[in-house]
Amino acid sequence: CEPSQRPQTQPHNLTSANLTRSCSTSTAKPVRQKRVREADLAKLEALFSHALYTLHAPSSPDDDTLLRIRTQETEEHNAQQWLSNSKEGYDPVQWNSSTETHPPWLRFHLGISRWQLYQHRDTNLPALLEQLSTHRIISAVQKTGGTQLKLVITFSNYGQALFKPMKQERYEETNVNLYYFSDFERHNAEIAAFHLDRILGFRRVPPVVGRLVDVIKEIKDITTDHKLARTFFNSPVGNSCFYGQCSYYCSTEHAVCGRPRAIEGSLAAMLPDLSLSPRRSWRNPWRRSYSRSKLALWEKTPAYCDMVKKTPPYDRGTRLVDLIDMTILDFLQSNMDRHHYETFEIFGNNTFLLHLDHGRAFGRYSKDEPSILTPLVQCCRIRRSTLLRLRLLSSPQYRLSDVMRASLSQDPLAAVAPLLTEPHLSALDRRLAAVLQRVQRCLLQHQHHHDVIYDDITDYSG
Ligand SMILES: Nc1ncnc2c1ncn2[C@@H]1O[C@H](COP(=O)(O)OP(=O)(O)OP(=O)(O)O)[C@@H](O)[C@H]1O
Ligand SMILES: [Mn+2]
Repeated sequence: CEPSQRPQTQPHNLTSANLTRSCSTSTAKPVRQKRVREADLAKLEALFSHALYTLHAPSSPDDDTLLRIRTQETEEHNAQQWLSNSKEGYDPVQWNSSTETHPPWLRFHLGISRWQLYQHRDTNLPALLEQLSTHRIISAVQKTGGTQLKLVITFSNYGQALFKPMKQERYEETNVNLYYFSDFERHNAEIAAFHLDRILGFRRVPPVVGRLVDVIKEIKDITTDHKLARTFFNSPVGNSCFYGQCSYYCSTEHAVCGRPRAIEGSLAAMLPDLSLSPRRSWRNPWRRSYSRSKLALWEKTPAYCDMVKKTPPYDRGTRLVDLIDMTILDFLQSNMDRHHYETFEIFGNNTFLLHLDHGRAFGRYSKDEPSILTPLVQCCRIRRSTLLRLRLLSSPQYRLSDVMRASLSQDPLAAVAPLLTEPHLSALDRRLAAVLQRVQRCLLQHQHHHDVIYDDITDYSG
């Protein structure tokens, strides 16, 4: 029985797993798929029950959170303010200072701490994802800044999300002649990055979920953004399209279109407003030159890390190993577009790095990009907790591709087609092996293990 050829009509439904299954009978197929899914889900569950995910959470004092609820005296005044500000389309506000009354997006904001955006097995997470993927949308406007089209969506319970529409089919690989800085953004990469970051145990990507959005009812009819409103049109086959205004790919030729009105997109939970929680943006010391001809200093200087290590804030605390964590996340998903990263200002230098903007990840599966690993190669430094989790994920028992497949199958858009095709999932395993090999080389090059491994879990003896 030979695998069938990829049909032209629905290529995104064809993963290699589906190809091998295409010979089975129509009744056997769903049963087998269900079993595969159940086995992968069991692996994911086992992974998240492992001590490496439950033991080492950095202990923070109770008040080491980004935001705090106001004291009793101001509460009354506050409630009045909420009521008087409520607008048409919004649900009446029914929450007070008690956490139980808070909508999921507010619980998410209140749960952000110095070291992570949400907790492992956070019970609010499923509720937040559910809200993002189903709640009534009352407004959609363009987010200014940035290079490509994206919208800020507002829900009737005052929650907000950053929406990136689908621009590329899942099976497509980025054209090799495109520079990374002009690559299209991919909604499924934003979703997959959230799942990968959580599986790696970082919890530094704001929760992201997929959703089918009605271009007319949920964007065109309700937008107050006049510049956006002017860009809607019907395509020759009658699909509803729009293109917005931005510095890259915002033209009729690059419009995003529904089928005929439903468009896939990623919705990322919005972080607290900058007026409440200012963020600091840091230039990545290993940022690319963003020029077609110039090399960056790190590309020409093998001892570049020695310089970085002496420069604040990389000279103390966990900043360097946090940057290495981000490097590993980026290498696994082949994201070259990490020019800056952000932190919450209130936490100073002693805090986690926000992992934002993964629209250009998962562009190619047939090729790895070794240069993304340069910080690890040049610094030979890694958190012990990260290394141990990577080793776990390289074992067949918890194989990264299997737990990613399971995790992504929980996204609503998995019902349309798998969020990552099988070649992308295999690439994750291949790249993970490359990271571990690189760490082994570092260990051989250094006399003491502690020169390479930063032990952030001294009480863990596994
Ligand atoms: N979940 C979020 N909540 C709030 N703000 C966000 C969130 N995600 C991203 N942002 C902010 O929005 C800005 C633009 O988002 P993003 O980087 O994803 O888009 P972009 O078009 O790729 O931008 P750029 O071209 O500047 O890289 C980011 O610099 C970040 O500060
Ligand atoms: Mn970007």
